[in-house]
Amino acid sequence: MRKLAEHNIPLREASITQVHSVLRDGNPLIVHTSMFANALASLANPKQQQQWVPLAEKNRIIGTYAQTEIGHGTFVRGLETTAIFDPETKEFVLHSPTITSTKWWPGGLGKTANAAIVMAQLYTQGKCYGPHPFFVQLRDFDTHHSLPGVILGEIGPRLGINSQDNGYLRFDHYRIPRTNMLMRHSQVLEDGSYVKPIHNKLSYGTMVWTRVAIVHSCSKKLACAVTIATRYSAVRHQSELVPGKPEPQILEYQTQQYKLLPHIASVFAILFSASSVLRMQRNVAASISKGNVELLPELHILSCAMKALSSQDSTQGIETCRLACGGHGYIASSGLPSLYTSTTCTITYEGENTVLLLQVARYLIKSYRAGLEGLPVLPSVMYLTAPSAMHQSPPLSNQALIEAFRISSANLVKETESRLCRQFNLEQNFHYAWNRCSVALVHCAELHSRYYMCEKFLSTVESIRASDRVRSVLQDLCRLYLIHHITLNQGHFLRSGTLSGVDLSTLEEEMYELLAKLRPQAVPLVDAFDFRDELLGSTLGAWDGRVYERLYEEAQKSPLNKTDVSKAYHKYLQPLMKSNL
Ligand SMILES: CC/C=C\C/C=C\C/C=C\C/C=C\CCC(=O)SCCNC(=O)CCNC(=O)[C@H](O)C(C)(C)COP(=O)(O)OP(=O)(O)OC[C@H]1O[C@@H](n2cnc3c(N)ncnc32)[C@H](O)[C@@H]1OP(=O)(O)O
Ligand SMILES: Cc1cc2nc3c(=O)[nH]c(=O)nc-3n(C[C@H](O)[C@H](O)[C@H](O)COP(=O)(O)OP(=O)(O)OC[C@H]3O[C@@H](n4cnc5c(N)ncnc54)[C@H](O)[C@@H]3O)c2cc1C
Repeated sequence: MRKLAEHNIPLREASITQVHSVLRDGNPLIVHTSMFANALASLANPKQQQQWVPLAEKNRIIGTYAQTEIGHGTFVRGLETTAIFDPETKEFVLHSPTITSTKWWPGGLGKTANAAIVMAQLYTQGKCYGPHPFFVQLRDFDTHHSLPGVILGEIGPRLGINSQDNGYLRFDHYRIPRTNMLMRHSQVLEDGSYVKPIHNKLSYGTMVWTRVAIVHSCSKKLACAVTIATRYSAVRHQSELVPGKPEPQILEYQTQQYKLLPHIASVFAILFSASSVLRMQRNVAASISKGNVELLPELHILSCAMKALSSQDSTQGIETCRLACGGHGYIASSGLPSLYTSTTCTITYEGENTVLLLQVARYLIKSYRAGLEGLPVLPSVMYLTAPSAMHQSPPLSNQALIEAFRISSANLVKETESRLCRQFNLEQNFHYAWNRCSVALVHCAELHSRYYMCEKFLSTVESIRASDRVRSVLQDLCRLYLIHHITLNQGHFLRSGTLSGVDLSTLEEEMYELLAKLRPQAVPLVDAFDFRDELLGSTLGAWDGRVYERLYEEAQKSPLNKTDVSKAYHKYLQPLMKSNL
């Protein structure tokens, strides 16, 4: 927090710095600096901001974002916590009517936070208006005791991020002033009348913002993992590549290059996509403040798509890096286990990936249908019904590969839409038909998202300002990324007729060439990510390559090494050894 203050970084931008990576097993303040700060910035009106933001900036108020309940995380409309307006006292009464309405999971809620943005079903004048955000004080600002009517606790150990106190929260008819409803977009007036927002999903804005932040942080996490695994692969010598010759660096093995280089490329693909979505988010935020919500659906869909793809890619990439380090990748001091556990949760939180991909698919199908009818569609999906441009680029050029992605994605959407129509004719119910097609729909969303990421990678590399040598390395990496994802999705390209079996073999050959060509660049590329050793926190990945010394030194810190004979020997082992069992 001192560093943020020193560098004048506003609270809500902390999550896109590396500040949170300093704590390896999660951070009790992350939701405060990200979601809570952003909710105040985007959902509170200016008067409310004046009241709470300075206190949050000074960490007098430490907040969390309390939306998920035991019974509902994905289906936000299904939340059960109620906020009923009492016109007599001009207060909202917050209540948790059932066990399933217990707020469950919010980061920092258990012990750290003294306030929260609580999402609750808003009732006024006898009518429910759906989930709305409220600023709620949970603990006394001086003693930190939970306030009467507020029941708080921590939910227990998790797969990872155990330095973060994920919590639970119940309300027992807990009263807050009317003015604690975050009123930037919708309001409840003193007489209880409801003023609706210009778009009914504006109250979901904090989730959209966080999804964008997650994309950025996924590229950082993956960058840490590839740095560790690549440096280690340059230090580690194992086996014989040529019988009788010295053991080579394991990075010489083609299989090792195949494990690492596509994920190094992926760091750039995710980072460039994150920058593009971030730019869009800033534009949309500026438009919203002028009352224009036209681009909000596009931002929602793009943030869902990129959050889903980047969390999946970075998690898989980190696991591959761990495996690429053999046994030493399994030791905590390698840094890889905690990178994995603190990244795999991004697949689930802020919208479970399948659910987000189905949001993307819904948009693709709607846009495809609108395009067929000649209705206007937003820029990112115009290609679904635009004429093919395959013939315009030299065969197997980067542009041709992007076109192949585009046409294959459009083709898959077209096929799936036909399947949806057939299923609808059988079921006579759109929702059942949708469910029966949902695996295919997720594939549509994945291919569309991959197309977007590939396109962003290529267009950024083509326009980047860099020396010829640096540009050339980035071009090779980008080419590797495109080919790698084409080989992983060959079926789609064959089905759409955009690439033949011969094309795929040619591309595969080129991929193997690229692995060899990029091998000498592997270490410089990860060095260029420029992580300090303290931040990487890895015995395998430190800059000086003293892997074995560091492993040995770290082992000395094990509590079991404080004494030669452990207490357990006297208590359990010795009796067992003498028992003749
Ligand atoms: C490595 C990590 C380190 C650091 C990361 C950095 C920062 C992160 C810091 C902290 C994060 C820590 C923890 C995470 C915290 C959380 O998890 S908070 C809880 C998050 N919860 C969710 O994400 C819930 C997911 N569910 C939803 O968002 C919604 O329920 C839904 C979108 C799935 C569905 O909503 P519904 O209201 O039911 O809508 P619908 O009927 O499906 O759709 C109706 C139309 O509305 C459009 N729409 C939906 N959402 C939005 C939106 N946000 N904006 C704009 N439009 C939206 C939808 O597209 C539909 O449009 P149509 O035109 O088709 O009608
Ligand atoms: C580490 C961590 C931190 C978190 N921090 C916070 C926080 O700070 N604040 C907060 O409010 N919440 C937080 N959460 C909660 C998180 O946002 C939810 O867990 C997440 O949104 C998923 O919802 P769920 O748990 O209800 O999963 P579920 O929706 O129950 O998912 C279970 C399965 O059902 C499937 N499924 C559900 N709906 C559909 C559908 N419509 N179509 C197809 N399949 C479906 C999913 O794909 C999944 O396979 C956190 C969670 C974790 C793990």
